Amino acid sequence: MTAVIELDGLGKRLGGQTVLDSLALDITGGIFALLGPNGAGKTTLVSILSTLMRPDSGSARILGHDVERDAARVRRHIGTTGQYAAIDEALTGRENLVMIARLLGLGTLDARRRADELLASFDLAETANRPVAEYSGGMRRRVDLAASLVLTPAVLFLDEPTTGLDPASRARLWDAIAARAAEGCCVFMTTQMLDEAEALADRVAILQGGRIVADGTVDRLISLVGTETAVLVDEAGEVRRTLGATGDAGALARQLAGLAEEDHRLHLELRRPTLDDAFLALTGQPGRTAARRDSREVAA
Ligand SMILES: Nc1ncnc2c1ncn2[C@@H]1O[C@H](COP(=O)(O)OP(=O)(O)OP(=O)(O)O)[C@@H](O)[C@H]1O
Repeated sequence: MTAVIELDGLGKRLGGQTVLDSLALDITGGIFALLGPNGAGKTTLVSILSTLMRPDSGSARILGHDVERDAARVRRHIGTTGQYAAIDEALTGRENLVMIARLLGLGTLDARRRADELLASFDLAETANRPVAEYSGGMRRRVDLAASLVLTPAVLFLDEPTTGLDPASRARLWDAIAARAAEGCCVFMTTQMLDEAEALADRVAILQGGRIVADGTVDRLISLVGTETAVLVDEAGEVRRTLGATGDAGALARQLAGLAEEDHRLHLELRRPTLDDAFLALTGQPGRTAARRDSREVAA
């Protein structure tokens, strides 16, 4: 399959330090999430891929077009937030989106229809007729995100798209991103939120110290740090016995058969390592999540 995004030995130094160290990557489609701690180089990579910054070494291609030599062609295929720095504060949210849609070639009626759809999906319908100058920071951010989705580009770059959004707006944006991907748009997003990567991404890579330290599906990354463990927990969810890895059914059966009578009231839980565990193991730093995932539970 032809790569939509291809990195080959891509390097970048900033402020005397190596920020991106000879990165190689092929992305063929779907939603790709780049995870990494603060300062890992995520924004730098997105800036290079969206032609806002030049690499120092190596190359990057979008749909076969080199981001340095064919920057104009690359720009025709990509969407990115912040690209409409021209959002006019004096115009209303609706007027801005209609204007951008018209600039992108939509007819008047289609532009209005698209603006209204986006205003509704970003919960801006009620404030659509107020000037952007009166919007809060979160509302401006949502207008900017809506602007990046006026057309569905072949490749959409989203740099920490949900930072600063409330949970409802965040959920709406997740839906909007998934909808674009379902239409065939390749989404390259950065995030520090592990649950965001887990909810959305077909593939996740962890960037640290300028290098990709892990790359694959969420399940693959989790499998790098171990398998499910069976534990017995009490009513309060406290682990009272650790039975061992679920891969050894015989050993588990023997342990269950040997349980003391009073332990029969405990619950058997299968504890799967989470993406948090994988992130911690791979980067040495705890990841951030907005919500924690549940382990599967059955009664003992
Ligand atoms: N213009 C610049 N001059 C010097 N150093 C820079 C510049 N821009 C970024 N850096 C440094 O490069 C490194 C990577 O920054 P970058 O913004 O790409 O990281 P990030 O992974 O996006 O971080 P965050 O999650 O905090 O946004 C950081 O150490 C940062 O201080």
